[in-house]
Amino acid sequence: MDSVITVRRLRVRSRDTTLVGPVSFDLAQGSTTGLCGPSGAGKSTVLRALVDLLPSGLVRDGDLRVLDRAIAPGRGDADLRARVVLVPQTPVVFGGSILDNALFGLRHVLRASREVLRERAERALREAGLWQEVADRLDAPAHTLSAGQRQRLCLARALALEPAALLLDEPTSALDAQSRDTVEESIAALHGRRSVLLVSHDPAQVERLCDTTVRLDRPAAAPAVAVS
Ligand SMILES: Nc1ncnc2c1ncn2[C@@H]1O[C@H](COP(=O)(O)OP(=O)(O)OP(=O)(O)O)[C@@H](O)[C@H]1O
Repeated sequence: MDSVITVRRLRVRSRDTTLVGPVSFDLAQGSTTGLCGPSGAGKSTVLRALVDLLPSGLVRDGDLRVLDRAIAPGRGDADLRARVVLVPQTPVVFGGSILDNALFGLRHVLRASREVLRERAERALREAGLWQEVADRLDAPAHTLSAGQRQRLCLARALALEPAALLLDEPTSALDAQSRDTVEESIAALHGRRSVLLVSHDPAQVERLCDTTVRLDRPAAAPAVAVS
């Protein structure tokens, strides 16, 4: 299976301290890959490194390739961010309508008519499993949505970009069990069609959703390898 993201001996450092890694893994096309490990092992930092959005003061080394293109660190690579999209742990919903929120991001990379943009939004909302619930109120303020719907709206916003890879950082950790189930259903439906790297603390969730797991340990421990 082709690799969408290839990571080799990736480390993130702050001055002389290694905070994360080294870690090596592949995100295969169509795979849902779990990124697991203890608190502080660096799961969120790895996701940020993959979109070249590390906090200032942190640097990465090692090799990162996206669709077989080498990504140099710290270049603020806009093309990379349209291809590899990070959905943060806490849903970020902007002022404005549900439709505006779904299109935020896409509007910056695609100059197209309202009709084309709306079609892309509808497709993304369907893919995120939210369409049925919002089709008749796309112009309603996005803040009227529930927490689980907001998370799926963020998923739709990312999917509207038609990314090569989707990075999900603990997408259900802030949700109740019912909302978690609906978000999980949406993620499960992406399997085989999208390439997803999923950070999760929950081994049962990884078992339910992922076909492969990468374990990340704190830097003093052995390098991480794909285990299944
Ligand atoms: N901006 C920063 N400056 C310095 N150190 C940082 C910064 N951000 C994160 N770290 C450190 O990097 C390490 C990895 O943090 P990270 O949040 O990525 O871990 P995590 O595995 O996602 O943890 P959790 O499961 O608790 O969310 C930690 O030691 C953390 O203290």
